[in-house]
Amino acid sequence: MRDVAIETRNLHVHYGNNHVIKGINLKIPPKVVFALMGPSGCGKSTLLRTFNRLIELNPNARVEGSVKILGKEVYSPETDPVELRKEIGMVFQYPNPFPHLTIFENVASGVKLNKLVSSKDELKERVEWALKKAALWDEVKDRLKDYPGGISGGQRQRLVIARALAMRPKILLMDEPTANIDPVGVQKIEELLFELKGEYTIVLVTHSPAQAARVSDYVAFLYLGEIVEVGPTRKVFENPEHELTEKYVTGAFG
Ligand SMILES: Nc1ncnc2c1ncn2[C@@H]1O[C@H](COP(=O)(O)OP(=O)(O)OP(=O)(O)O)[C@@H](O)[C@H]1O
Repeated sequence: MRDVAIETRNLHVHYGNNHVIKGINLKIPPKVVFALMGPSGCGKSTLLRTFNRLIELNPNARVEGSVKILGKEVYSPETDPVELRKEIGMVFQYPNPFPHLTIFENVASGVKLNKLVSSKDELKERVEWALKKAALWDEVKDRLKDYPGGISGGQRQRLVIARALAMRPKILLMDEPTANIDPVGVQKIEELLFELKGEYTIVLVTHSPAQAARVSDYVAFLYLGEIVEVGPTRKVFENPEHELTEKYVTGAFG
């Protein structure tokens, strides 16, 4: 079962009467960057939020079908969403470190809350490890007691990534993580994805075909709540099977 990290079967999501995910079957292999790309409103964020049950925060959302993560049925009554989310880190479009916590405390917070370490030294090691993994350590190691308001948007986003990595998740869900970041920051995060993918399964939502082409190993093209095409990124970009995919990846619409 380890050749598939995330699997959906006949997955549907409705918001009230609005049917936005329409029978999605997807297999995401482990330890790759898997991009969900498509135009605004096609259902990328909704699909991503079914993976960690964040979708349940919308009282009008209804999920049908199956999602399995690392072999576990996400919507089974036995699955505790809080436990599930410990294995699944999530990064959003707006970098959202806790403004009232220092850089150190931001990375340490989840580790402390979940009692993942047993001493202060271990906590320090874990924070340093996560900041290094997120390629941020060199930039903040002398500022660990500062608040994140003083660092750039790109650095704040890598801080959020460090906070997620400190929990040692197996999966990282990223919803347009570079949408609000300057070009240098975007490049750093894209390089980071490249570094991380050997160890984590990364699902990246992007409305940018160029970004999907640059960073992903596999890509699914969503349109109006359905998967038009899915496969190895090179194949989908260089030799798409569907005319709609070709139009999208060549920028004819978006
Ligand atoms: N909480 C909600 N209640 C009702 N409808 C919603 C809700 N969230 C999203 N939708 C609708 O569901 C559809 C899919 O939205 P979703 O945000 O998943 O798409 P997306 O592809 O991620 O779009 P974007 O790139 O603009 O973020 C859209 O028509 C949207 O208006």
